[in-house]
Amino acid sequence: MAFQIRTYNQIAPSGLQAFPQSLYQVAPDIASPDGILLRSANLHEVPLPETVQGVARAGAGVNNIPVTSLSERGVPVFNAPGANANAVKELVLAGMLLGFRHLKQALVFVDELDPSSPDFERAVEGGKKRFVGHELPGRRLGVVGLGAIGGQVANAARGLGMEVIGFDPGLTVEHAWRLSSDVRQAPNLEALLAESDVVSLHVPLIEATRGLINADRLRVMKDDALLLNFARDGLVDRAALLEVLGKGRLSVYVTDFPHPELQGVERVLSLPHLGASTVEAEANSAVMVVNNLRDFLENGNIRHSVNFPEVIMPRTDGPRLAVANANVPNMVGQVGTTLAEAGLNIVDLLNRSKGDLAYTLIDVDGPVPDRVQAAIQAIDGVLRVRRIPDVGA
Ligand SMILES: NC(=O)c1ccc[n+]([C@@H]2O[C@H](COP(=O)([O-])OP(=O)(O)OC[C@H]3O[C@@H](n4cnc5c(N)ncnc54)[C@H](O)[C@@H]3O)[C@@H](O)[C@H]2O)c1
Ligand SMILES: O=C(O)CC[C@@H](O)C(=O)O
Repeated sequence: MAFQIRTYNQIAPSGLQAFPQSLYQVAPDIASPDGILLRSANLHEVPLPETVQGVARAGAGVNNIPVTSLSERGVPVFNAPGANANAVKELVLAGMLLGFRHLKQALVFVDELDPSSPDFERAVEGGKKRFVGHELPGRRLGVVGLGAIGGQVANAARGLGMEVIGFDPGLTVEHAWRLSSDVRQAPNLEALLAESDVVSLHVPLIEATRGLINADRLRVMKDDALLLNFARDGLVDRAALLEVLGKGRLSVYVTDFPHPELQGVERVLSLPHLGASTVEAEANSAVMVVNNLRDFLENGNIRHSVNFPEVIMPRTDGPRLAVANANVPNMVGQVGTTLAEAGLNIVDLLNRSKGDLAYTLIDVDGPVPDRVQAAIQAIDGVLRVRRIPDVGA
């Protein structure tokens, strides 16, 4: 068996090396891939061939992937939850310090000093009073979204002596366990914005969060607050932000998402989407998704998919079917009947659902003929049926 993987973006070598050469062909120009591996490339604009079985994002955000249409085709989208969280957390801390210590202006000031001047040292000491900053202890940080990154930012800020409040209506038990018990829960987003000296955004960009920080919400923020956006550009209403900055409010907006309209705007500090750009984060993310994409292609198992449930079943010796279907009654019954009518016995079965989608792994006691696969595919509600190659085939 051989799988073909089409890559977009630069993927960490350790991730690419996790594809055994005997089983995988991996390249950026494969026309009919089984899998797609990418980082920030915009897949919304790319026609995806029917051959695609799985899409893997070596990172956290999946707003660059047409998840809804892939779900309708029965294609799981994988990401790498938490794999780059430390890298982003570190850059958020740097962003806070950039703002509180006026580091960009201070660096520009030094760069512009005349090195041949006999007064060089005096100019340094004389100029520094323009960059007197503030320390972090006692300042209040508001973290919007307390998932993998927000949770680490909150804990690190506590470690630096900041007071931390958070808002996340969808906080998972797993992430809540990892959060410092000193992090106070804000009753709503407006309360967090009104109380915070620094606001840091760590939510995904989805329809519900587009323009989350709008004119009304910017209005309730403190006049000298810092706003940090290391999540996604679309979370902040740019026109409203520019208006507020133009009125002299907000001490600084630090963003990882440069935009032509933000270029040259006073008190805007833009970084070139650097949050996850460390050797460690790139490797962690790539290795995690490659391993999960491989387990899906080779065994049908689904781990860390944003649209499909977690379905992991140890292999038996025989053939395996993987069925993606709408989460409606009697799907497993109809598949089972079709197999029974073909004289095939079920050796093991695991079915799970997530939202509107369900996924079933079925190990059977003999090869599944084409006509049986086609009969299952024809059942109303079935989105995709795959025959997983036998172990060792
Ligand atoms: N700058 C970068 O390079 C970089 C790197 C990694 C991730 N990101 C961005 O950061 C985002 C968060 O990443 P993560 O790994 O922490 O994801 P995550 O899924 O672990 O956490 C996101 C959290 O946001 C919460 N949330 C969703 N909607 C919310 C809302 N309206 N208000 C408050 N909370 C809400 C969720 O409940 C969840 O706990 C990603 O989706 C991505 O867009 C950027
Ligand atoms: O791949 C990158 O460099 C950025 C990834 C980041 O935006 C993410 O959502 O994980």
